[in-house]
Amino acid sequence: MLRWLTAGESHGPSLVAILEGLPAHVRITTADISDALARRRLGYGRGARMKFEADEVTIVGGVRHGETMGGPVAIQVGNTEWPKWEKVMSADPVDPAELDVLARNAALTRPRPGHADLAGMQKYDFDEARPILERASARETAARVALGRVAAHFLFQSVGAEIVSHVVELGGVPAPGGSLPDPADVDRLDADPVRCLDPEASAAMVERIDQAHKDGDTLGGVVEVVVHGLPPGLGSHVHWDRRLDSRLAGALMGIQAIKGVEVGDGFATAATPGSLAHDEIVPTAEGLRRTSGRSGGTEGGMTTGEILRVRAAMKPIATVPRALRTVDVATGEEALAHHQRSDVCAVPAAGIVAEAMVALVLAEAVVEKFGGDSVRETRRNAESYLDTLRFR
Ligand SMILES: Cc1cc2nc3c(=O)[nH]c(=O)nc-3n(C[C@H](O)[C@H](O)[C@H](O)COP(=O)(O)O)c2cc1C
Ligand SMILES: C=C(O[C@@H]1CC(C(=O)O)=C[C@@H](OP(=O)(O)O)[C@H]1O)C(=O)O
Repeated sequence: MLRWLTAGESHGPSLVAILEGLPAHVRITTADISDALARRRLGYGRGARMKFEADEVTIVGGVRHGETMGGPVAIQVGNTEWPKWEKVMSADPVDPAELDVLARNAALTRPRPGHADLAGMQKYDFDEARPILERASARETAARVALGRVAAHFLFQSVGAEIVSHVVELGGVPAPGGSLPDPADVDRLDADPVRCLDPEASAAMVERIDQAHKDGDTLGGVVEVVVHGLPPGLGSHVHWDRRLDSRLAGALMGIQAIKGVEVGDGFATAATPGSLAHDEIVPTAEGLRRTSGRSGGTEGGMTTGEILRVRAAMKPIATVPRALRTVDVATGEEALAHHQRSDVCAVPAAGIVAEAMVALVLAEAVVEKFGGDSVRETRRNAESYLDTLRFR
């Protein structure tokens, strides 16, 4: 069983993350994790915070000399902004006189439509949004991306699977369909301002972000995660909560602002006759293969051994500069939602977070299917399974 948890607030001293259940000998270093976090900061349209804040990674447990030891892997991601927030976010009580003079401690009583503010204040009995937005914030995704990199290393080192994501739509601008990225495209994608494969679509997306910025507006979009090299048979058809597609959908929907998930051609297949909706099976020199990838690489809640392909739709950022109508809960009067700063668009970053979530789900499925207390054992078990497959 693979278990993982994150803790920490957006403006707290650090985020912490723990991953338990990985075999020993997964090769991973602080630099690998820092690299994953740097990729999450990329993307045209993100706010000022991405520029002046840095992610300070410390592996505090589970890894020795660049390899996991089999125990929980614990990672700390320090917020370099912490000194500015030390009083506002202090874990211990602070003299109210010291807080009253701090502008950044002003009570946030005008909840933002589209964010967690109002429902969170109601549920957790707070008069203002600070204690809610601190944990609802997608700052937390830095911790998931840190764990996702460890999971991705395990996937590659055990079964040879590799994950890549790209932006397929942004602010209503689609990328042309038909081409899927492979691992060799990662550097090119990371160098693109919106992580889109098509240069023309990328330029149009950047223009769309500039326009939204001018208009005081925000944007959403769609990311696609593609996984190469998975064996068939991860997940299971036997129970709903063991289905891999259900687990992937839950994990992707668990990312802040993701409002829709599609596996393969998902929604389009609903309007397609069966004769054109499925992936026919043919014998080839490499074994049984599919003539197309419409299913997105799962059937019956299991991987088919073909390319896995899932999409996640992100709604526009909730902190709209041309602020939306709300109510000041301190007075009951109509008001405009609070707005200090925010991203215009974080779709490229959401793709990196989606890669991490997919990596964690797949790592769990690999541990489940092949077990092993060392990567070598997991790999041996996977190879032996592949060798003995009756229908390849
Ligand atoms: C990478 C990333 C960055 C985000 N940046 C912002 C932001 O700057 N401002 C904002 O209001 N929402 C931002 N969001 C979205 C909010 O975190 C999200 O809307 C909020 O937590 C409410 O959750 P829900 O949208 O799932 O209902 C971001 C989301 C992601 C994935
Ligand atoms: C800090 C990150 O993203 C933040 C996610 C976020 C939100 O509401 O989700 C709001 C913004 O924070 P702030 O309101 O402090 O500017 C983003 O910068 C990050 O991704 O590391």
